[in-house]
Order: sequence, then structure tokens, then C-alpha cells
Amino acid sequence: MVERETYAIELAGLRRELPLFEVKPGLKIAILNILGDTPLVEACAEALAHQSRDRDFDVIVTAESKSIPLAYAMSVRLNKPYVVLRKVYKFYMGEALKAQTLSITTGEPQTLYLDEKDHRLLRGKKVMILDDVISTGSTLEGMRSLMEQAGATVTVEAAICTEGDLARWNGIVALAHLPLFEE
Ligand SMILES: O=P(O)(O)OC[C@H]1O[C@H](OP(=O)(O)OP(=O)(O)O)[C@H](O)[C@@H]1O
Ligand SMILES: Nc1ncnc2[nH]cnc12
Repeated sequence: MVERETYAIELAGLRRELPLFEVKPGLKIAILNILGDTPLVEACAEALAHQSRDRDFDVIVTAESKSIPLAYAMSVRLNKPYVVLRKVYKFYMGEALKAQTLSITTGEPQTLYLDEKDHRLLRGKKVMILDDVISTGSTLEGMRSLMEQAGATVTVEAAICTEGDLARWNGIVALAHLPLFEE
């Protein structure tokens, strides 16, 4: 198997070696994939729940897929429901709301769908938008747009890591920042 360069990071007291992957010529990113890493998910959920303890929100909203276990773990700790914005439409989502995104990792447009049952739940509510990593901000923008369409108010934006241009992410509740690796 190929030997990959890694970037060492400490998140909520746990050290991880994140593998570097090229997203376009001359640009690599350190991939945080929390899927399957239960100790990391639990520790990050605890730390983010603590950092947002004084913030006012009713529902946690995330986009599939890698941040779903984080949203679940935060939901358990904070005793608030969570909503997952989906990337593939299924008939049981009914009259879903939609927003377009273009994340740094996917590199092609994706659609986020808000299920009609979740639309009902969110109307008039205060929302924490949650993601594992916020990089270009495109997924964040898509989530914001869906919350506006749904009549919900975003009162907190949180992520395990921000990435790239740190100055853009002042208002985000986050545990760490990831650099971009440019050649
Ligand atoms: O700020 P951005 O450039 O939009 O990037 C952030 C998004 O990219 C990743 O998702 P990805 O599109 O890789 O989907 P996945 O979790 O389903 O793998 C990550 O989980 C964020 O949701
Ligand atoms: N560094 C990263 N790891 C995982 N998902 C990401 N999405 C954007 N940047 C990412």
C-alpha cells in the first residue's frame, strides 16, 4: 500500500495522524475522517458541547455523511434533536427543500436535501449548524440557505476543524484549524 504523508493534530486531547490527499494539482489537504473512530467522535462531541453550552439553539443540523456520528453524539449530550441534510433524494423525503454545494473534497456540485418531516420540525426553531470540517464554506452556505428556506434561525455554527483561511472562520465554534498544503 502507498505510504502517505500525514499531518499530526490534537483534537479534544486525542492525537491523530491525518493522511494528506491531493484535491487538485498543487493542493493537498489533511483528511479528517471520524467515521469509525468512536473515541474521537465522543471526545470531540464532549468538547464542542462544552464550548457551546451557553448558546441558544433547539436543533442540531448537519450534512451527510462524515459528520453524522458527531451530530448523534452531540444530540445525546445536549438532549436536543438532530437533522441530517441528505445528498441523494429518496421518495420518502416528500417535498424536500434543496441547496447546491461544491465542497473541497468532492470537487463537483452536490445537492443538499431537507426532508419535509425535518422542514416541519425546523420551522421557527433556532439551529446549530454542525460539520466535521469547514473549508471553502460551500457546505456551510448550503446549510444556511436551507435553514433560511425552512424558516429556521441559525444561532450557532460549529465544527471540529476549520480549514484554509482562518480569518474567515472567526465566528465558528471549533476545536482546531487545518492548514492547506500548497506547492
Ligand atoms: O467547506 P467545504 O469545502 O464545503 O467542505 C466541507 C465539507 O466537505 C466534507 O464533506 P464531503 O463533501 O466530503 O462529503 P462526505 O462527508 O459525504 O464525504 C466535510 O464533511 C464537510 O461537510
Ligand atoms: N480536511 C478535510 N477532511 C475531511 N473533510 C473535509 N472537507 C473539507 N476539508 C476536509
